[in-house]
Amino acid sequence: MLRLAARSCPLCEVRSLLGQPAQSFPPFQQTRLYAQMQRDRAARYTEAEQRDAFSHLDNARGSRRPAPRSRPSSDRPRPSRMVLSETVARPPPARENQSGSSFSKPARKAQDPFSHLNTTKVSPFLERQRDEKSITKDSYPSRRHDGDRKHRSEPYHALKMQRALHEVPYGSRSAVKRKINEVDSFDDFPLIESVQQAVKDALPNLEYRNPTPAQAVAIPALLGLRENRRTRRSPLPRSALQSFLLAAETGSGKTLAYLLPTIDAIKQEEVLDAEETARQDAEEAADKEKEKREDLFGLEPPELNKAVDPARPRAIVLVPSAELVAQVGAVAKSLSHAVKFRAAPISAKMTATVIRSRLFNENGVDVVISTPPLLASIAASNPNILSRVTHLIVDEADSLFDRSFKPSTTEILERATPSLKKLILCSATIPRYLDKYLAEQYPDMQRLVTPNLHAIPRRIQLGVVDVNKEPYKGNKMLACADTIWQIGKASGDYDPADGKETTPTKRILVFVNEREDTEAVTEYLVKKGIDAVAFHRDVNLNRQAKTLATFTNSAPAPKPAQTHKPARADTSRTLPNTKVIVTTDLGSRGIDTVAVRHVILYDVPHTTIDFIHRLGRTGRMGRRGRGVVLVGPGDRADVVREVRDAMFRGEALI
Ligand SMILES: Nc1ncnc2c1ncn2[C@@H]1O[C@H](COP(=O)(O)OP(=O)(O)OP(=O)(O)O)[C@@H](O)[C@H]1O
Repeated sequence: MLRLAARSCPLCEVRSLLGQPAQSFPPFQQTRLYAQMQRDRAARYTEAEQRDAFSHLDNARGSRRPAPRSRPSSDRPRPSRMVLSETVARPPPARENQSGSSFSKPARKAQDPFSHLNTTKVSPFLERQRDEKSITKDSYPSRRHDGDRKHRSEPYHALKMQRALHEVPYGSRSAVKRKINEVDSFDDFPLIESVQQAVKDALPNLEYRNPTPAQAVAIPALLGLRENRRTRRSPLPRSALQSFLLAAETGSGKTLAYLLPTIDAIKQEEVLDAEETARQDAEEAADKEKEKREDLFGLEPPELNKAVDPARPRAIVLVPSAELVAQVGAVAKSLSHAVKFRAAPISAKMTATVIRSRLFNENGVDVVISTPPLLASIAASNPNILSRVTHLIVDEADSLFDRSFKPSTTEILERATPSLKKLILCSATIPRYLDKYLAEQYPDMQRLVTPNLHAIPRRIQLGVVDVNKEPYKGNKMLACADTIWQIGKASGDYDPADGKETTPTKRILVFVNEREDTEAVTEYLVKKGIDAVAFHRDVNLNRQAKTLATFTNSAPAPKPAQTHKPARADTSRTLPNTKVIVTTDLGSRGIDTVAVRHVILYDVPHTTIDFIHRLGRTGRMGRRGRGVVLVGPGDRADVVREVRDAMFRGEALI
């Protein structure tokens, strides 16, 4: 006990070591002894500190040791200098040279901690580590990884470091712009009559029905038109596989851009197939007649079952979530009123009976819309299902070729390849890993890229709330609630017809980085009198669909009691006419939240890709929108500043 007590105070420790009673040194001696004590302690600590600071490097090299937990800044070792010293001063030690599986500590202690100061080149190890990080995680690397001085003179320093988004040269952007300007209306496309009619059905109550840039670029190419749009389509050899990458900004109508030419092709194929079947039937009938004439006493052969295997679609649309299955399914359904075709949207949220009845419909199915894992598992037991597919569309391609979806996506692709004619990949963001992968796998892929790719439209404004300042003092939840109250209380639009302000329901999306935070933030907002709901994978399916429905159409929102439990506010003040969804990336991918005017980025997104998709939930199809990012302690304010600058200038976030 005595020793413990002595160790807790450096002065007592010194006194006990010297056998002196307490308070027996004059104050100036106490100070000198204490300083000496501190120096000794610092020398002892440095060794331990070095070991600790290096421990996460072991982790980066594949050791099973967990990464160190973050500590309060006061007792945090200075890891960045130590990390750089270790990795920059010499190449990473070859593991096979070490005796055990873990890193050899004596060798590390022998290193001069300041040797990195004379180094001007990034070690291959650090380069590799940075590349791996951008490929697998696509997150902003920390500042210490920026060994390349060249970047510092460039305007978007923080964004350049990320190196995730593929760059599109401005020269080719201008060329595409010229092409887009040549297309004035959907009538310019040689789509069949019924598909032209379907466009009008799919876009009702819209005065503006001209093709969007994404559609102007994609539809002619997918129809097989040559450069000159006036020429009729030139038929390609029926067996050749053509691949396309449609890269266009969020909310630019990519769904119709790929659905219209696909349905057009299906209908054309149908006509060709009908002609072929009629020819075969006629030939068979003639053969039968001939056999009958030759063999008068022969038995009638059994009637062949000509019923077509119903589950053999011609087109497959792959999307990353059940919500998107429903959304694309709804667009396909709206098109199918004028053009007769059958679409089967299937997702793991449906019962097996529903999936079976949709897929194995006795009248056949033309387009299947699904997530890759579900379709891959169905195809594993029914390989025939992909035997007639001519069009395979991979929407949100960067997600579907990312690690989690890639195995099932490529499995479907391989199974469908024998009959495949067109492979169409769509995305609003093209990370470098995808670009590289596609360049290797599909060197002839036709790239249909809109001029504003990777740029957040100027009609979306981005505001920044500094959470560190008064009155929030680092309290992000408070800042979030306050921002929502300010948006909610702001006056509505002036309606000249009514001669007064309109009070439409305001829909706000709040994005957090971690799923666990959705519930905590929602709970806090509800306590502050805000009608908020959490939206994540574990939420009840019915509630999920209802919640989302109020954000994806601009019709008046139902009363709160109809959509979810009434808010349990611990304040008598409640915010009227304002609905809030707190969500993660689940709500950011492809969901057509046309009714959303405000997006709050509760956390600074990990990547520019997330920035684009999250802010892309507002300001859709020419509408105006507003984003607010809450910058709290430890958040990358430099990234936010550069995103804001890029948005202001209308430049791509690369
Ligand atoms: N030519 C058009 N004119 C007017 N509105 C259109 C046109 N084409 C599509 N839209 C509408 O634009 C909205 C966005 O379309 P869509 O969901 O296809 O965008 P997207 O490019 O796929 O977006 P994201 O990248 O976020 O998935 C939809 O509500 C759709 O009805």
